[in-house]
Amino acid sequence: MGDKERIRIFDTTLRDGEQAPGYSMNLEEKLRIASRLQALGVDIIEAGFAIASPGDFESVREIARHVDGPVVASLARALEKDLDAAGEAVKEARRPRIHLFLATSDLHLEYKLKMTREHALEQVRKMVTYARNLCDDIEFSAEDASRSDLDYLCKVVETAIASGATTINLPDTVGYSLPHELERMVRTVHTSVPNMDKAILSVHNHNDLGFAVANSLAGVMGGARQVECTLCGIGERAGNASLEEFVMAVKTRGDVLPYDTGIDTREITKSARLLSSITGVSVFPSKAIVGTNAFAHESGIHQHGMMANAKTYEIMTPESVGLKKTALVLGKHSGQHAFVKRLEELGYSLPHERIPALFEDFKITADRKKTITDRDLIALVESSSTGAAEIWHLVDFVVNSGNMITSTAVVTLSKDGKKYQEVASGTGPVYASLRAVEKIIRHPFSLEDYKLQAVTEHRDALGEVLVKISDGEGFYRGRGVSTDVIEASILSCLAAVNRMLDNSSYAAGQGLSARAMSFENDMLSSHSDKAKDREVSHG
Ligand SMILES: CC(=O)SCCNC(=O)CCNC(=O)[C@H](O)C(C)(C)COP(=O)(O)OP(=O)(O)OC[C@H]1O[C@@H](n2cnc3c(N)ncnc32)[C@H](O)[C@@H]1OP(=O)(O)O
Ligand SMILES: CC(C)C(=O)C(=O)O
Ligand SMILES: [Mg+2]
Repeated sequence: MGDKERIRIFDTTLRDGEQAPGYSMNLEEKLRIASRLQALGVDIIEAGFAIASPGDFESVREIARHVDGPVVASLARALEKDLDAAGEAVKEARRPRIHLFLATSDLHLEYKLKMTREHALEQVRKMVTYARNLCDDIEFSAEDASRSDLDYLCKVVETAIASGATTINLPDTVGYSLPHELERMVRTVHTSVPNMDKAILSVHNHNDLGFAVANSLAGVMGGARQVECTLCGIGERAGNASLEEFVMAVKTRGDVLPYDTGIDTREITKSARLLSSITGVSVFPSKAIVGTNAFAHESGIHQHGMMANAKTYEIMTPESVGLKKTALVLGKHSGQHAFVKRLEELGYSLPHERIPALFEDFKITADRKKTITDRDLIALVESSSTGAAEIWHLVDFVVNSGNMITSTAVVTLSKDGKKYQEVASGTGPVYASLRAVEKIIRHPFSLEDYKLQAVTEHRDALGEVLVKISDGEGFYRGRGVSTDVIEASILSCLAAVNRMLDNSSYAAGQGLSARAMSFENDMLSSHSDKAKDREVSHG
């Protein structure tokens, strides 16, 4: 860190950030954010715009009283009443700052301020002098600097410094600059304003074209040593430069950016989460550094690479931003390496030969569900581990059901590579499906118990069906899991049926035709009281 130049971080989450619709915060919330910013290690907290409202004045004053470490600033127009309010609000801060601004572009001067260039220059001289009599630390911002005449801008900066400004900020107020243009503006001011050595140069970039962070880096290369930014990049319109992106860019690319920001980057995630919980605005999942996907990998190829060496797909460690670990999220793009690893983490070391079938089930489930949770995985493993021989397999099924018709099910099962299909009807789709199963296997059984429950949350939850069947000799349990409850029902029934057939050695040589013969008896409703319970425990 020794030979690295220090970049001051000026956080304006509580001022420019709050100017974005939907981000208003009350006093207590602002105090919580301010103390987070202090923990993060920012150099300056812009706490608000004191003249804007009594609430804003109060917030700036309370933050000034509470914050210990960072400078506390209030924004002010180049007007005495604004400067008085700002000076009053920050006066109890251990390190107070007044931040005044006046636009310098002809567009703003002519249409908004209705001032000539000369008039504005005089106003800068007067108001900076006035402010300096209220506070020793004065920042002057030339609003819309990036669209201002460069010679005029230099004159304004020189005047502001001569009048007592200690920081000069050159905002790209409407996010119009390209990085090379912004660097040129900053470099020109830095090298051609004669008294520039008496002030720190700062940049404040908006994100209208998505360049806010790139422009901030460009500003630093041009000579800026203060960067204005906000948590998660919130702010007017498309927002400001995001603090976490700028800071992590400097840290991660230290090989070519010889700077240090003084930010404790391990506090970043906590800070972004606090902002989100206070404002109720969630962070976009793909948001750099703090989005939920920023350190998550779903694709098999990436997961495999990550398992070999995290540097293959991560340029920063999750720990460096305060996250515990990278998330290897299982989904339809995942591969067997990550799948097996996750199962092992969940305590399953399965025999090698069981993996392909299980992985196939996982992929089918993943096609239906957005994400696969640990509970989904456990359900898949548990439902597949019958312990019994797998005699009958489900190939496909179709049900036709409604409250005005008798439900009908067409079920296709396979056994020893051959397919068998049957049609059955019943009072509901589950009943019809199980009857079709019974017709195919040609081994009567009664349904003794049926339980359906959701294993996981959300609309695409896995449904779990537990059944108990009897063939008059014993009871057999089965478990089936699927996002489709009919499928879960058939699977659970087959698990029980396979146990039943395994137990009765039925599998040996029952010559079924390609299309199974239909059953006449409704064995699903039959029941044997005397049946001996020979349940097979699953799992
Ligand atoms: C680029 C930026 O982010 S600048 C900061 C933007 N933030 C905000 O505006 C949020 C807080 N603002 C407010 O609460 C209000 O706008 C107030 C209290 C500051 C002013 O309210 P009002 O007096 O009702 O004025 P209003 O907002 O309608 O218009 C702005 C006035 O300030 C003047 N003005 C704008 N910038 C400046 C400046 N830097 N210095 C002096 N006067 C300025 C405008 O010319 C206009 O003056 P006018 O009333 O004489 O025509
Ligand atoms: C008040 C100034 C610094 C500002 O927010 C801008 O120009 O974007
Ligand atoms: Mg701004």
